[in-house]
This record gives sequence, C-alpha cells and structure tokens, in this order.
Amino acid sequence: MTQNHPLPPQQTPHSPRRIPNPRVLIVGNYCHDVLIQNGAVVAETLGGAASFISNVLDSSSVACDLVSKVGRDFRYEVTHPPIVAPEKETTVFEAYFDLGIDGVGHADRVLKRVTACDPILPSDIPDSRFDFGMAVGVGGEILPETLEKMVEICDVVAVDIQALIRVFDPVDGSVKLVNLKESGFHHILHRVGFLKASSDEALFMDVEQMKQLCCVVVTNGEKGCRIYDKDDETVVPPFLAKQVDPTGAGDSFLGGLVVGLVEGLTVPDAALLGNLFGSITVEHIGQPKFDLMMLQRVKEEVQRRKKQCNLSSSHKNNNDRDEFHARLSPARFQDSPLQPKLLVNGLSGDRS
Ligand SMILES: Nc1ncnc2c1ncn2[C@@H]1O[C@H](COP(=O)(O)OP(=O)(O)O)[C@@H](O)[C@H]1O
Ligand SMILES: O=P([O-])([O-])O[C@@H]1[C@@H](O)[C@H](O)[C@@H](O)[C@H](O)[C@@H]1O
Repeated sequence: MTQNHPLPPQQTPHSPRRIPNPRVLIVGNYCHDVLIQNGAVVAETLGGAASFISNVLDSSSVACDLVSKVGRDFRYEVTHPPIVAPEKETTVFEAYFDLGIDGVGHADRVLKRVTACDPILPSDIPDSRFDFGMAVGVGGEILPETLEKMVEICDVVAVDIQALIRVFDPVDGSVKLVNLKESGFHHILHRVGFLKASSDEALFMDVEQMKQLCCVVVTNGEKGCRIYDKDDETVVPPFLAKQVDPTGAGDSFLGGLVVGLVEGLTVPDAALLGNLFGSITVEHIGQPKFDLMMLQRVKEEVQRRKKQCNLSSSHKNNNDRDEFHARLSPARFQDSPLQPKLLVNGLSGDRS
C-alpha cells in the first residue's frame, strides 16, 4: 500500500497491523438466484454478494453488520436479518449457463435481473463508525449518496465495481456494464480504499488511472488475481478447484481479502486468502459451507504468516508468498480426494 490510499488508522503502508475487534459494515441486497441450463431450472439459491461475503466473515469469526433490503417473499433464514420493504419483491437474478454450469470462466454466464428490491438509502445505514465498509450491491441498489455515507463513516471502504457499473435492460433485465466514468460514482472513488473488478469488468475502467486513486484488485477466475497499487503490480496465484458453479466466487474472494486485511496481513497476502475462499466457493452450488478443520488451519497459517512478516520484512516478497500459498493448500485439500499428495506433504513435510 502506498501512503495516499486510505488505510485503517492502525496501519502504515509497510507494516499492516491487526485491527482489534474490527467492525465491518456490508451494504448490498440479498437476492434469490435461479440457475438455468438448457431451459431448465437447475437450482434456486440464496444470492447477493452480501450473503457470500457475510458467510466468509462469519465463518472466520470477523464480526459484521449487514444492511440489505428484501421483499416479504424472501425465502431464506439468514444470520444477519434484512430490512423488509413491504411493498416490494426480493431482487431475483436468473443466471443462464448455456455452455454448461461447470464451464471455466464467466463468459458462459448470462445474468438477468428479473425483479429489483428497493435501493439502500443513506438513512438505512447506521450512524456509527466502522473500521471497514463493503459496498457490494448486485442489482443497482447502491446509490452515489449511499457510497458517500459509507466513505464518511468507515475508515476504509472496499467496493465491488459490479455495484457501480451494472445497468439493466428495461425489457428483459439482462445485465450490461457502463464505463466507470459514466457511472455517477466516479467523483467518490478517490475516497475508496479498494476497488475489486473481475477481468471482464476491468475493461470498463481505466486501471492506470484508478490505481492512482485506490488499490485496484482484478480477479481472473482460475488464474487468481492481480493487484495494482500506484506503480506496484502483484500477481497472486490461484488455488486448484473443481468448478461446479462460478456464482459468488468474486464475492467470497472479497470476503477473504477483508478477513486478511483486518487480521493485519499485507494486501497481497490478504488477496491470497481471497483466492482461497473464491476457489472453495466455485466447488459448490450456492453458499459454500466451509469445513471447520480447514478454517482452523487457515487461522493458524494466518497467525504464522504474520509472525514471519513481523520478524523480517523480506518475508513479504513473492518467494515467501509461495510458501504461504503452499501451506494454505493442504488445509484447502485436507478432506478432498483431489490432492492426497499435498495432504501428506502438508502434514508430514517440513512445517517448522
Ligand atoms: N475455476 C476456479 N479455480 C480456482 N479459483 C477460482 C476459480 N474461479 C474463481 N476462482 C477464485 O475466485 C476469485 C474470483 O473469481 P472471478 O471469477 O474472477 O470473480 P467474479 O465472480 O467476480 O467474476 C478468483 O480470483 C480466484 O481466486
Ligand atoms: O458471482 P459473483 O459475480 O461473485 O456475484 C454474483 C452476482 O454477480 C449476481 O448478480 C448474484 O445474483 C449472485 O448471487 C452473486 O452475488
């Protein structure tokens, strides 16, 4: 991180610190997702970036407040209750996977917003302070004034670009993207800490310009992600996954990134945690349930990594991140028949 980007007060660019009892605010609507392949409904699940992100934060014991709106027809029991807009229906997305639901990448996913719940207004957001804010709308529910309030009350705000640049066809609801410059949010972006975009969405912004304003993270499916921060560019490697459904990968990625940041990891290390949670998510239809042993192991590896970085600043370089990646991988594949060798190496190899 470079000096000009907003950081939690405890953090300096070169020595990130854990935020004690972090307060994280997630803003974005829950939705109903309908997965359709060859004209048939394959699954109906709880969706919305807020649901995937809170799942990662809750599983990682990071406390969060969540502001979301749904209609009376909302079908799911959730840990963080939404605001019910009595006159409205819950946002519904149909995702068409005509090339197969297990295809790699998202070019095969066509999204349509079938119904839209109310937007989230500044008055829906509590008037208190947060260490971290996450603006993660899916159906146009984040307004410029909503983001303005978030940057006022949160020390650092992470934004998913999909909350800002999506527009919806008035006839069939299909999702189109507009350039970030024309989105109505451009004037607020210098106050944002992190901007996350998928590689498809990144085509709708000027990365060279944006990386001067905030830390830009571009995810790229099975290839992992890339961080652009002023003049630094860091490639963060992926984890192996057997993709079943790509829905929510970017959301879980963002959840993992924020878990890593509040824990005090460097941005590339936190993004590695994002890659891990993204990769687990693509192996499930709908919300993933994270294995408790895996979560425990991830916690231990995060603590170990922090100690290592505190001892020597040279541990923040790429070679050492390869080691962090390798140590997270056995945790990831602990119960999976996919990687028995990694499991053996992970438990009995050199782990000192
Ligand atoms: N097939 C995959 N294999 C392994 N990791 C994946 C896969 N797809 C996604 N991920 C992880 O999830 C992150 C987000 O996925 P991506 O598809 O880029 O985002 P989005 O869902 O926003 O389009 C990636 O950066 C990667 O770390
Ligand atoms: O797959 P992803 O891009 O990370 O995020 C998805 C959104 O794009 C989609 O609109 C929503 O219906 C899904 O539940 C999920 O939040």
